[in-house]
Amino acid sequence: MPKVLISDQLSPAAIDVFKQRGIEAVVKPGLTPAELRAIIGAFDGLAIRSATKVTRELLDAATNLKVIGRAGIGIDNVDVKSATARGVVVMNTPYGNAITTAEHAIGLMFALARQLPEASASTKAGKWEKNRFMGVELTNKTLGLIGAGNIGSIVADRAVGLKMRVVAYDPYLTEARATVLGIEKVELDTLLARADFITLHTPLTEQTRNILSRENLAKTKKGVRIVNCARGGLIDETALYDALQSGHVAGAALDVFEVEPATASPLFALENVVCTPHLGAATTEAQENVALQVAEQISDFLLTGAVTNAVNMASVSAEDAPRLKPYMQLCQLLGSFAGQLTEARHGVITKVGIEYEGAAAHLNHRPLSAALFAGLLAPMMEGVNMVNAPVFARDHGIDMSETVHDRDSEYQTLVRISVTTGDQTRTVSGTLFGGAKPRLVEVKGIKVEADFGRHMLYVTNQDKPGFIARCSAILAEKNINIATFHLGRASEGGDAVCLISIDETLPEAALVAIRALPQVMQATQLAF
Ligand SMILES: NC(=O)C1=CN([C@@H]2O[C@H](COP(=O)(O)OP(=O)(O)OC[C@H]3O[C@@H](n4cnc5c(N)ncnc54)[C@H](O)[C@@H]3O)[C@@H](O)[C@H]2O)C=CC1
Ligand SMILES: O=C(O)CCC(=O)C(=O)O
Repeated sequence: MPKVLISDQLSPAAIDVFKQRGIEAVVKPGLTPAELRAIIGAFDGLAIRSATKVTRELLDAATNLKVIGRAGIGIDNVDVKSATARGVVVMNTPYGNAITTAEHAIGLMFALARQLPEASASTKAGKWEKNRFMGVELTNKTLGLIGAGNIGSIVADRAVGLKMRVVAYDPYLTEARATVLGIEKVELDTLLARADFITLHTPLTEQTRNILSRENLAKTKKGVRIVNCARGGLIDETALYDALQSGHVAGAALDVFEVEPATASPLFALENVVCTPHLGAATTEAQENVALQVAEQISDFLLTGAVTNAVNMASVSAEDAPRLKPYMQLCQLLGSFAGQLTEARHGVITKVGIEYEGAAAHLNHRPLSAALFAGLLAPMMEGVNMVNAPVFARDHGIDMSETVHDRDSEYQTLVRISVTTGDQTRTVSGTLFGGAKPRLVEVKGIKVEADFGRHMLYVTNQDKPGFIARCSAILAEKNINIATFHLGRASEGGDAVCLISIDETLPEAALVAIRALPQVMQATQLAF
């Protein structure tokens, strides 16, 4: 039974899902990094929110971990690069808390416009300071949206409903989408110059870090009010403090901070600053949504191989997973076959071409190619799987191309792989016999039909009399039983390939003897 650790405060809805799906869920929020490292090795899955920091050190100890599920959107608390290198899938739940977070941003905008927290504190303190809290209306004001993705779009929709004018800066926002949202796409400088309120809804990346820098804050309209419900680090907090002190910025509402938990900050002393402790996603509805979603996604992956909302791997729907399974097996075996034949003396792999024909052409081929790379690279690298193989391939400068043929195929389905090392290109093709059983159908352009056996001998030879008898004799001498023996040749008396499935590993001496046969050019032992 797969085991999942829930290491942050997650709605109990997640535990119910795991139980129903037959997965053991252990709930241990609030562990120290050392405590987490001590137990993580026992788990196949890890469900987190933002408190757990998934570092390289934690991943080093996570020897069984296959999947990390973030009940939420931001995955900046996960070292995704290290997770990918270790073959661990990282998933998030991109939509479950979007409405809630957008509502928090709108709420903070009202709080700023009417100084609600200060007014509340003053009234509760027995003061009746009716003249102190003069606010501003939102109607007809310009809202500058930095980032118009899931949350930004919802904020835009609500703001349009409030009769605000919305301008948005988002390099990936199309004009067509802006029109649908009823907003105006602008450059950042225009937004800074025009906005009465600015709200941030981008992830924290190298491009967005300090997007409201000292320089950009100086470009804003005097009296602007700023809301940040996305990530600390998007605003230069020191520059913001100065701009608030000078009165250039009239107010700021911050749900997120450069350092969290934020228990001390000069900003806390300012009256025109409203703060919440990263509450953007904190509603019962959102927490139930993300908990259910993350538990379903982790369960699907561990039980069926379905991949949803992964940030480091191609998606495979629950419906597609069983359909893709035999194809992924075929691709992994073809890759493994080619990988085992790629000898170091031929140089490193520089190019891999993958062709899909027949039924395979109509499938989601990204996971198939990932499985193929996992098989191809496994003989050369440790710890390779479908998650990290495409990244390893890219990091090693392997040029990959995929061709999908929309033509009648001789086979119901066909996958062909060409691997180039130095100036040599080797091809190998396979099909699914009966739609389920992987079978080799071509090697180096020579037709040869063979199932993948656990132990195999691959021989290239000259099509001359005597080879079969001598080769069989060597195997018999070592008491090695032959399961299947398949031959193919380019032409009569020309190049030939021979695939022998044997019941156990061939001793090195027998391999040397086969290589010494006059007809033999190459003999390699393969294991699947
Ligand atoms: N305070 C909280 O509790 C919560 C915070 N968040 C945070 O909110 C942020 C936004 O989340 P979503 O809308 O779901 O993400 P999203 O990925 O749907 O949208 C992000 C948008 O930012 C845009 N973007 C990327 N680089 C940009 C740049 N350099 N300049 C301007 N725009 C850029 C993207 O094109 C995209 O449209 C994330 O950082 C997420 O972690 C999300 C949920 C809760
Ligand atoms: O889990 C939380 O409370 C934080 C949510 C968040 O920041 C996110 O989903 O990106």
